[in-house]
Amino acid sequence: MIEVEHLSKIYGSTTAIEDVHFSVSAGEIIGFLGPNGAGKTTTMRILAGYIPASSGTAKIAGYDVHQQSMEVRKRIGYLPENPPLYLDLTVESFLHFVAKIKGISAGERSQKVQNAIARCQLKDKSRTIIRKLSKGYRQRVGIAQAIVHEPPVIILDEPTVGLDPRQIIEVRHLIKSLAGEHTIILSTHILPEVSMTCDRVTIINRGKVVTSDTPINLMEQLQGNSGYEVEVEGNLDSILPLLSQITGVSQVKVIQSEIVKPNRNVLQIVCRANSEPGKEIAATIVNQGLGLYQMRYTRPSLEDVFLELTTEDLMVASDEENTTMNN
Ligand SMILES: Nc1ncnc2c1ncn2[C@@H]1O[C@H](COP(=O)(O)OP(=O)(O)OP(=O)(O)O)[C@@H](O)[C@H]1O
Repeated sequence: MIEVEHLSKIYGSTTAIEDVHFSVSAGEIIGFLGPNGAGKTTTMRILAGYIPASSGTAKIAGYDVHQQSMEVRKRIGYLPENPPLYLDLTVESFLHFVAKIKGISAGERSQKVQNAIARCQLKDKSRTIIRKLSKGYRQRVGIAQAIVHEPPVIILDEPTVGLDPRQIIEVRHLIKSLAGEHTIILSTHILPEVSMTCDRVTIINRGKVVTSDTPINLMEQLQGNSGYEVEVEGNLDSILPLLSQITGVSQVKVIQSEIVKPNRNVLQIVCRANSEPGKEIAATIVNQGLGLYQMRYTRPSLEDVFLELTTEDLMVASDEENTTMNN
C-alpha cells in the first residue's frame, strides 16, 4: 500500500533524510520511530504530498506522491504535527467544511461527517466550538478530519505529542481501532507508542533507516542481552568469578553497590541467547553462604533495541561535534 524507495530530502546544506526505504502492507499499522531531528516529519510531509523529495520515489496505492498527487490526496488522510483546525467553528461544521473541500458530494457529506464523529467518539462535542475543546479532543478532531473521506491510508505525525497520560491512552486506542480498515503510518519519538500500537516499526536515525521489523523480532535480536538481576548480601570477591563460570553466563556486573545496606549489592548477570541458568546461579550464591534477597529474569525492552541501534551514531555525532568545537 505504501512503497518508499531511495527517498532523500536536502534543505540547503542539511540532509534531512537519505536513501530512506520501507513498505507498508494494506491494513498494517507501522511506527516510524526516531529521536528529534531524525527526519520523521520530513518523510511524512513527502508522503502527504506537502513537499517534494530531492530524489527517490514514494508510492501510495500505486500512485506516485509527487507526480500523481491528486490521486494520492484522495487516498490519504494526514494529521500534521500541529493540525490546522478552524477554532471558531463547531466540530461538526468544521468537519462539513473539510468534507466539502475533500470533494465529498453534498448528498454524502452528512453521513460521512457523522461516521467520523462516531469513530472518533466526538458525539458529545459535535456542537462545541473547537476553541473550547481540550488538547485531547482537538487531537480527535484532527484525526476525524483525516478520516472523514474514508481514505485507505492514514498518515499521523506525532499524534500524541502534548497530550496528558489519559488522553494519550485514549488516542492510542482510537488509532488502534482504525487499523484493519485503514493502513496507518504514525511517526513518534516515544518508544511505548510503537510497541503498544504498531504491527511493525521502522527506526530512523540521522535521516537514515536503521532497521525495520516487528517490535517482538527487534527485541529478539537482543535475546543475548537477557539475564538476571540478583540482590545479594556478602563478600563479592569469590562469588563473581564463580558466577562468570556458569554455563550460559556471558557477563556479571555490579549495578548497585551497597545502596540498601552495607554489604548488599545488586548484580546483573547477562546470559547467552536461549540459556536460562537461573537454578545454577541461585545455587552458587546460596552454596557460597551469601544471602539471596531478590532474583528476577530480565528481558531487553524495545528501548534497549532503540538505544543499541542509535547510540553509536549519536556518540559518533557528539565526537564529531567535539572535534569541530575543538578546531
Ligand atoms: N524547512 C526546513 N529547512 C531546513 N532544515 C529543515 C527544515 N525542516 C527540517 N529541517 C531539518 O531536517 C532535519 C530533520 O527534521 P525533521 O523535522 O524531519 O525531523 P523529525 O524527526 O520530525 O524531528 P522532530 O521530532 O524534532 O520534529 C533536522 O535537522 C531539521 O533541522
